[in-house]
Amino acid sequence: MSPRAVLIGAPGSGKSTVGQLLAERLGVAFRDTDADVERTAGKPVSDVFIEDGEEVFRELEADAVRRALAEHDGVLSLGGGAILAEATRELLAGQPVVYLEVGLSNAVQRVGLASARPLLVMNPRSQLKKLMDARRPVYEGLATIIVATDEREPGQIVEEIVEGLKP
Ligand SMILES: Nc1ncnc2c1ncn2[C@@H]1O[C@H](COP(=O)(O)OP(=O)(O)O)[C@@H](O)[C@H]1O
Ligand SMILES: O=C(O)C1=C[C@@H](OP(=O)(O)O)[C@@H](O)[C@H](O)C1
Ligand SMILES: [Mg+2]
Repeated sequence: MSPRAVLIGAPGSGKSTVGQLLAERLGVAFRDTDADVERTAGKPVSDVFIEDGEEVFRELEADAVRRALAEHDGVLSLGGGAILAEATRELLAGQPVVYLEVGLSNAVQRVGLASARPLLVMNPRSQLKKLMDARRPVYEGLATIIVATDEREPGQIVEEIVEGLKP
């Protein structure tokens, strides 16, 4: 069993929002690894970062991705930093990986004050820029489909993904 699509991209690229809509459009189940981590940890992602640290979060996340890739046959949205784990990058090879591209200004607008995103609490704009610059080549290298999201509605993005997934 493997997912119909795995969504990757920076925070604010719309993975969770577009993933949910894409699943509805395809008539399949939706799963988000952040929600899986929260269920396992019994607390919000931000509390895992604060109380246990990023390293513990990344371990829980890598585990959540591994399980979801093995069990889930719908749409799977990853957290923006999931691709930092080498094991995850290896597991993504051969999967239909959709990279949602977003520019800095759109991402900053979308994440807002970002209280739910612990990595962006201090100075969200410069943190996001650093993180996006470092990860962009990784996202690009893993993607089988790349979809631009700036100034576009989630519905339009979903239609482009559906087209891109056609064999
Ligand atoms: N294409 C888009 N246009 C405008 N707002 C969007 C778009 N995609 C997502 N959003 C909004 O941006 C915020 C972050 O989206 P989310 O799906 O949580 O991103 P991610 O999971 O990639 O961090 C949400 O408030 C969502 O409604
Ligand atoms: O980019 C990151 O490192 C993170 C992104 C978040 O998910 P979204 O990309 O869905 O916001 C969440 O997993 C956590 O706050 C860390
Ligand atoms: Mg998300």
